[in-house]
Amino acid sequence: MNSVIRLSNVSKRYKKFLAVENISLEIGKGEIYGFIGLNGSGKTTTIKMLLGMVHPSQGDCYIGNQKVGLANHDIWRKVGSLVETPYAYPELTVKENLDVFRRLRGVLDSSSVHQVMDQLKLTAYADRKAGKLSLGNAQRLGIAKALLHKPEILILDEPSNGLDPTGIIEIRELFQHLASDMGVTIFMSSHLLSEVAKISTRIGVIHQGQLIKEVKADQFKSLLSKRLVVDARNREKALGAMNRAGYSSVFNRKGEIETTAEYAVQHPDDISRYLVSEGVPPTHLALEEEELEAYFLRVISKREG
Ligand SMILES: Nc1ncnc2c1ncn2[C@@H]1O[C@H](COP(=O)(O)OP(=O)(O)OP(=O)(O)O)[C@@H](O)[C@H]1O
Repeated sequence: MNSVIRLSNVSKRYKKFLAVENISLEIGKGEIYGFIGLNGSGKTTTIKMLLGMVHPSQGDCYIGNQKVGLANHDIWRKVGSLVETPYAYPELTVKENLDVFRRLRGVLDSSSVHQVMDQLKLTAYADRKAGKLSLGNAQRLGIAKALLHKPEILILDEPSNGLDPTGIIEIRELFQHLASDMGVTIFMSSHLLSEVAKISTRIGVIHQGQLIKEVKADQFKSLLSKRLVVDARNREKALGAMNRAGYSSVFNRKGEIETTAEYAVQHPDDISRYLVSEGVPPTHLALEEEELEAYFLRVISKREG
């Protein structure tokens, strides 16, 4: 892979505590890489190392072919970033904040401020002081700052923090447009797997400082376990019939009958016919897919088990 972002055996130790342990990953042009992990798993530390804000105890980070470090300052021209709560001058308006940032970034075209306010739906708040913004709009301002100089690479720590459901969808569509239509490479962290799964081309799971799994978008579906959920007027009898036939079943929290038996999952029609023949016709029969969050917890607990 001709990588745009690369981490090579990167670790970070804070005194005796190993916050990030030997992470290696590569991200190609136009990819959206979702970096997912529980609170305290090492996401922010990894992102800070990638952005040169924290020095790795071991290993190196690369943007393009250039090593992240004090010597290679020009790499930041092509990178937009958002880390933790975005900082803005509270007494300046949204427009003024973006204009200060535009000058700092050396962007000559002053219309870029209006463009980015439009992209982030901030135009209505252009004259509002940044200190008076809602959490969601402060986050939009942070993302606007990251996008202002039209970077080829976006490195974002929890970009959907504070956004309402509409905001999450808008930002998701914006990132998808940037990646698919403009070839922007995006590395974004989140603790919400379901959110990241909707947008990422690849997901990396970080747990206790280690990258424990990487999954491509087209593999997500096949990794999720499936179960057949059956209900009947006589639940006890239906459960007995299922187990007698070798489809190991249990009652779920709603009192329905649930099985992950492979044949049952693959042939629900046969199960329906079988239950009818046993005198317990199903009143409900559905194939359900594991929630992504549950999958995530399963991956983690397998590691710990
Ligand atoms: N400067 C520091 N000194 C000591 N320990 C630190 C420091 N920064 C982070 N840590 C610890 O390193 C671990 C990883 O923290 P990090 O902020 O990278 O996690 P995270 O996955 O981003 O979590 P969150 O989702 O809560 O932001 C945590 O246990 C944290 O307490």
